[in-house]
Amino acid sequence: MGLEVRGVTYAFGERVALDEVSFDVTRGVLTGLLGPNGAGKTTLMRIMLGVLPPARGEVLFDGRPVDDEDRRRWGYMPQERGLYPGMPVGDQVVHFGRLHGLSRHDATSRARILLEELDLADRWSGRTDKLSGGMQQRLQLATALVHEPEVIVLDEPFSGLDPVAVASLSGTLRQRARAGCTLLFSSHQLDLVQDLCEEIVMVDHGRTVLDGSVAELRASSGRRQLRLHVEAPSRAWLGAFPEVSVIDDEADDLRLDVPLGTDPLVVLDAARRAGRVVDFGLELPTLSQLFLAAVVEPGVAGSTRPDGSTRPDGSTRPGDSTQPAGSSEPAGRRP
Ligand SMILES: Nc1ncnc2c1ncn2[C@@H]1O[C@H](COP(=O)(O)OP(=O)(O)OP(=O)(O)O)[C@@H](O)[C@H]1O
Repeated sequence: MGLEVRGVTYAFGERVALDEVSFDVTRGVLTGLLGPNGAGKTTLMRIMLGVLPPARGEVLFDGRPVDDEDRRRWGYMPQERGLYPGMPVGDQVVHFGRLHGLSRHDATSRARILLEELDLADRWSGRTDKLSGGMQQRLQLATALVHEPEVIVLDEPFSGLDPVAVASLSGTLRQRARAGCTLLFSSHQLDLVQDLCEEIVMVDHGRTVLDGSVAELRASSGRRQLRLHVEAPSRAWLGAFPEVSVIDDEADDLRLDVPLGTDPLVVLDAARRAGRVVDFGLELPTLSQLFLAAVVEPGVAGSTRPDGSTRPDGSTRPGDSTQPAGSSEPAGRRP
């Protein structure tokens, strides 16, 4: 059990921001909320947190509708900063702990642990507005976690963080999920989401376009990619495989989209006959490629839609130019 978003719909005047969005966030399963700018992620989180009322639909937690009392125990980190600039860092975290009902003693001890965990302990007495942007981001996270919420909703918590801070925050989120929290966060860093999240929800134009386990979505896309470094005088050998699309072609490095039904080893053998193959590998489409296929350029990943049907794609064919051709076909939608 955990969070269930059921048929949530919302409009800002004439502009429909969310249209019948449904998905689950399972307790203990780190879940990423993805989508292009303006897709509706922040609006969705605000509705989950009760900041905006949905026009239709509901949010359930452990099978029952969420009320304000539940939400008071949740942790939410909005995209925009909500910190008091002149307040010392430690006091800030303690203050938010107190707002969530902690005693001063408990709020202070949790603030100390959390600022240690987020590598801000040495800034305890310093003013908030003297922190760098990435440090303020981590402080904002501390204010969302100080009361040890069982539900954590974070709007782009990784934006602006350096690689060390990204690794540390990843560890913090993993640890919270392992401890049984229900945890949803939005991000545009798809490589990171692919590594960190077990499940994702992808929205576009206010609708759910992909939803499920990262591993299953990648495996069920119906495509594999053959990566080859082949020293061949031309790409003529690819002409024998009209069903294979070229995703990338740079110098001797090729990335091919190989549909089910074509044996990648047969393609590899043809490459070896054409020239020296120095390196090769068979890979599933990345989350980033699934994202592009679902919301931006149908055909880039040649992915299947979540219902298993194959997207008509505009990818290049062997021998064509190296860039995948875009298609004007609208993004796939989950029914
Ligand atoms: N206060 C508002 N008034 C009017 N329209 C709004 C308002 N807030 C958001 N919208 C519109 O709702 C849609 C969804 O916006 P939202 O901020 O939820 O997207 P998002 O997925 O979080 O985007 P981003 O990745 O850029 O943060 C957009 O078309 C946006 O212009």
